[in-house]
Amino acid sequence: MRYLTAGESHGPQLTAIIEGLPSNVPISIDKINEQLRRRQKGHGRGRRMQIETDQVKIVSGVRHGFTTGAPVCLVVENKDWTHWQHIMGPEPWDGEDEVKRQVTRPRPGHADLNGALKYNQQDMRNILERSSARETAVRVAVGAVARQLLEQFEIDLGSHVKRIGEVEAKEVSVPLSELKQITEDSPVRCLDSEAAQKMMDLIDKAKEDGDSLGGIVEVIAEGVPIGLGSHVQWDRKLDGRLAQAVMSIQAFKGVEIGIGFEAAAKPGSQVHDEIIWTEETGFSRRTNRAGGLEGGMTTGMPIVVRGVMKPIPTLYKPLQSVDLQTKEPFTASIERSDSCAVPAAAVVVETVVAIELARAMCETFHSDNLEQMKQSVQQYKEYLESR
Ligand SMILES: Cc1cc2nc3c(=O)[nH]c(=O)nc-3n(C[C@H](O)[C@H](O)[C@H](O)COP(=O)(O)O)c2cc1C
Ligand SMILES: C=C(O[C@@H]1CC(C(=O)O)=C[C@@H](OP(=O)(O)O)[C@H]1O)C(=O)O
Repeated sequence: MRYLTAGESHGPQLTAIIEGLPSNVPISIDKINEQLRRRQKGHGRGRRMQIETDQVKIVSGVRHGFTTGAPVCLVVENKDWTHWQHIMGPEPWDGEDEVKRQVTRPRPGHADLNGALKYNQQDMRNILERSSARETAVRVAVGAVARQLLEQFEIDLGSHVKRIGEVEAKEVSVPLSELKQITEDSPVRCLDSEAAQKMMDLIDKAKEDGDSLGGIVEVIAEGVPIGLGSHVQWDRKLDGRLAQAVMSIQAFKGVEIGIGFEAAAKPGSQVHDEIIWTEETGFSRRTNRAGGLEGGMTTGMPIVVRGVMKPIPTLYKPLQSVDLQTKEPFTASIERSDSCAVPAAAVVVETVVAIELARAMCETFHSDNLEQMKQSVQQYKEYLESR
């Protein structure tokens, strides 16, 4: 299973094509729209989210509610397009004020300058439109399809925000169903209600100051069988693939699996998970510091992945920059912007983890059609029970 996305932030639509999904997977459009709605929420989002009400259109690969095995094409329209048609259309420019409308002041921390130099662009709009995290809307639609495949195998995911700026949530351990309930009710997707209030206050303060904030999100996936991924080749290691997937999200600068960076400061006896075996559960672990992955393969324990998001680059109190054309120092251009998108990004991290797990499931088991995939998973589970 693989996918690609296309589309600009202020173009007519975002598009994704998913190829390699088994046939006969039930697909609910409502379930996709529910994930799109989740991604739009969160304290700290800018005015763009008031314009958009993201809804998916499935234009191929699903018929009468089931995948057919053909590529699935998903579309999410940009409502904001109506305000940008003239600027973003594919027709040759007919305005006299072309130069005035060009974006020439690169924002530190965004893709503007590197993209303009690499692609030989005078107008950085040709870079910022595609580098924008608007792309994550259609990625979340892809993830919502992947989740519906995972659901068939009782694999479930949830996420929570662990940090925004200097405010860190205290460690709370709750079952996945409860975690999902609490985070859906929290405007910052945080399990610790005291910290959540502090996070919101901090976001309001940053916004007032024309500044921005980043943070840390954690994703947990349960029900994943032992042995997805492989130790035999670098690009088949599932921990590596998950790290790449998380780092591919706009503004993500770090990834941890399990206890992650904490492991560097501890002796092995306090890091590795002791192996146990019982008649009912088979092979298992006493702890899950490895976050469900060893040797590039799943251990059968919950997958725990954390991602670090840097603060949003567009600042209402902009940093200094240099004009691309005149080379004069300026403060960077101000595009309408979020001040903190960590709660929304938590849904995107869930998404990319779901996609990687669905891909690994399709690679490990027969995946032409759902019926054979289920048989293949069942046989594997019976084999594991016999070990
Ligand atoms: C959900 C989400 C929303 C974002 N919103 C904004 C935004 O409003 N303004 C902005 O400058 N960057 C925003 N970003 C981050 C930029 O897209 C990102 O920093 C930029 O593409 C440069 O890529 P890099 O930070 O990965 O190097 C957002 C990221 C995510 C995940
Ligand atoms: C549109 C989304 O996020 C956008 C991501 C983004 C960026 O530079 O990454 C810049 C902003 O775009 P705009 O300038 O249109 O307000 C955000 O709103 C979205 O998440 O759907």
